[in-house]
Amino acid sequence: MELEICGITKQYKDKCAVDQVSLTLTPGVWGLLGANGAGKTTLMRMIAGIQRPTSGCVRYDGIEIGTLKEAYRDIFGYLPQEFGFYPSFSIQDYLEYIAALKGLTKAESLKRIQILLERVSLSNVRNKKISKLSGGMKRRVGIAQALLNEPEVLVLDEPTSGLDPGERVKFRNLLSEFAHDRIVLISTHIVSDIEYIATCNAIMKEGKIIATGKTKELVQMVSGKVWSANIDSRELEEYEHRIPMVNVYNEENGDVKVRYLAETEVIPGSKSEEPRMEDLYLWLFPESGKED
Ligand SMILES: Nc1ncnc2c1ncn2[C@@H]1O[C@H](COP(=O)(O)OP(=O)(O)OP(=O)(O)O)[C@@H](O)[C@H]1O
Repeated sequence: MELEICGITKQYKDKCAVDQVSLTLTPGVWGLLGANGAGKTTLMRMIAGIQRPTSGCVRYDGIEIGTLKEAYRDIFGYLPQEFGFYPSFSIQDYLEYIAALKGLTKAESLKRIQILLERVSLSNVRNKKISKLSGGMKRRVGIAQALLNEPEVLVLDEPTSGLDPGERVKFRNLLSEFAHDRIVLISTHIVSDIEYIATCNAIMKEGKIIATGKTKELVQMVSGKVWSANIDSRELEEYEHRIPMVNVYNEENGDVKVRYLAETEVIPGSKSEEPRMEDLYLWLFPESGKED
């Protein structure tokens, strides 16, 4: 099983949103990490076959997805970033409707909906109207609909936005199990969503994939550049102007413990730290989190 993205480009007038991306996805969880505007959604929409590339193509097991037509729809699951619900439908009715569109029989769909609603903790509210659900609940309905046909390829565009920490953990576990012998691609800028479950990551910046690899391999890019130190709270502002801070923690004694990025030690007495994905993200996207 292989999803091959072959030199794909999407040009919007003068903006090249995706620039000659090539990537071969094999079974497992793939994290697609990038700052806002990196091109993740555009790339995913082309993988979903919703948007045509300006050039390049996507192949599933060697066959172009455009040629596969319905056969691709049958093995594909997608959760878009902006999800169109039918607000007057109940959760149950909505999932039955989507299951019918995906070609499941009534018996199959009822069985599958039961399992999925339990997995996303919505079985008790299955008869609630979608218009009455919270953002996190709607997101969980979206995740359930993407999994209805047990897709071989599952593409989730920022699936955890709006989920609380407990829901995020559940979601990660659900995906880890599901990804066994399936291809799951998750776009996010929330590093913790994929740090521990991604078999492989692809990092996207300005329309290009700038790095791919396992979390352990990728974080080596910032090996020796991650430091921690204790400073006086009065020094914080000055250091924040000089160096990118990954974490700032107020100690009980009034000191501040900081984790920062730098080629060499900046704060005297700093300790070198094991790099994590969040460090790499901030190293590659120093502008993220800053106001426009
Ligand atoms: N229909 C469009 N017409 C013109 N430009 C577009 C269009 N859609 C996206 N873009 C631009 O293409 C670039 C990539 O957008 P895209 O939504 O794919 O990025 P993203 O990584 O998904 O961002 P985010 O994390 O904010 O969703 C952005 O600069 C965006 O403004």
